[in-house]
Amino acid sequence: MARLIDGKAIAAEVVGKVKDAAETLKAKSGTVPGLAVVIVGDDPASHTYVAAKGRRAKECGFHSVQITLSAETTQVELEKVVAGLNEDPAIHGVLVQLPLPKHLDEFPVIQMIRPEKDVDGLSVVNAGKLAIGDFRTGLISCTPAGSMVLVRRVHGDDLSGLNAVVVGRSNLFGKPMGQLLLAANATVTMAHSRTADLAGICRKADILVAATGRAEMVKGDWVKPGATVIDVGITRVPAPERGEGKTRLLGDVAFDEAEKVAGAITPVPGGVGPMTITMLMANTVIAAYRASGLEAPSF
Ligand SMILES: Nc1nc(=O)c2c([nH]1)NC[C@@H]1CN(c3ccc(C(=O)N[C@@H](CCC(=O)O)C(=O)O)cc3)C=[N+]21
Repeated sequence: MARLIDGKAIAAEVVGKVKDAAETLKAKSGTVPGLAVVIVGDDPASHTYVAAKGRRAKECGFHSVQITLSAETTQVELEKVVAGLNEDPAIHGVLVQLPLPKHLDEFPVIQMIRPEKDVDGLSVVNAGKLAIGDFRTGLISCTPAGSMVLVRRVHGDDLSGLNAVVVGRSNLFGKPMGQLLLAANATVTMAHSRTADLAGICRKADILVAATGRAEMVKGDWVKPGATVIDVGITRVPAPERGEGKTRLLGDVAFDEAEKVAGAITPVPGGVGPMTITMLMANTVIAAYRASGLEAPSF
């Protein structure tokens, strides 16, 4: 049976380090890291995630601001809010919760966040810095950064000689994840929905990262015996066996099959998810160090 990679426990450790770093920063420069999360509309799942981000930020000793805008907010109004946060010296990190309501255009909103405050790492500037390996001034998207922390717990910092396969090629996750694995010396294959013999490609992976967006798509016999499996998927499905109206979360990996083959595997929930929020806190403290002219710690 595979070893479980306990994302919740590892996230708690990293949160401890972020909290310490925030205290050190305050002692050195008087700066308290500030995180602003902007949420538009009333999608309940988004509100749950944003509330969790706010709680974590307070736990880390941050100044935490949530800006809730109505579902009818216009593009111009939203951009004004982001422009204000760009200018606010108490705010070091700005996150606009995605997806936005359909009448709003995400791209210009994300791109107008000052790259130094783009704690989601989604701007073209930060994507480019990652691509050229500028870890000193760039900010890295939270889910891939958190997934790499989990990979490093299993394999250490140097992935030389290991084959990594990332299934999924989104700007949000797959592409930056591939870049991070490559920077750590893995041999990286980016697979996706149009890949021929996806199962065969996955079976070559020493590190298999699933971000397909399709629940339980990666089967047990796609996994190389002993491989490390990182499951980035979260799909909420009805779970009547738990009672009326109850739901549960599924990953992109068929967990029960894969855990019999893998060497180490992340569960869903309790794997990558908790790391995502944690790396948002890490990026915020990093941004605050840089804004104070201090060298930022790494997590
Ligand atoms: N600008 C932006 N940045 C984001 O990082 C972003 C976003 N928009 N929109 C939505 C997605 C989703 N996301 C998650 C964060 C934590 C968990 C998480 O902690 N999950 C728990 C379970 C939570 C539950 O039970 O629902 C777990 O996997 O153990 C999940 C999903 C961040 N996102």
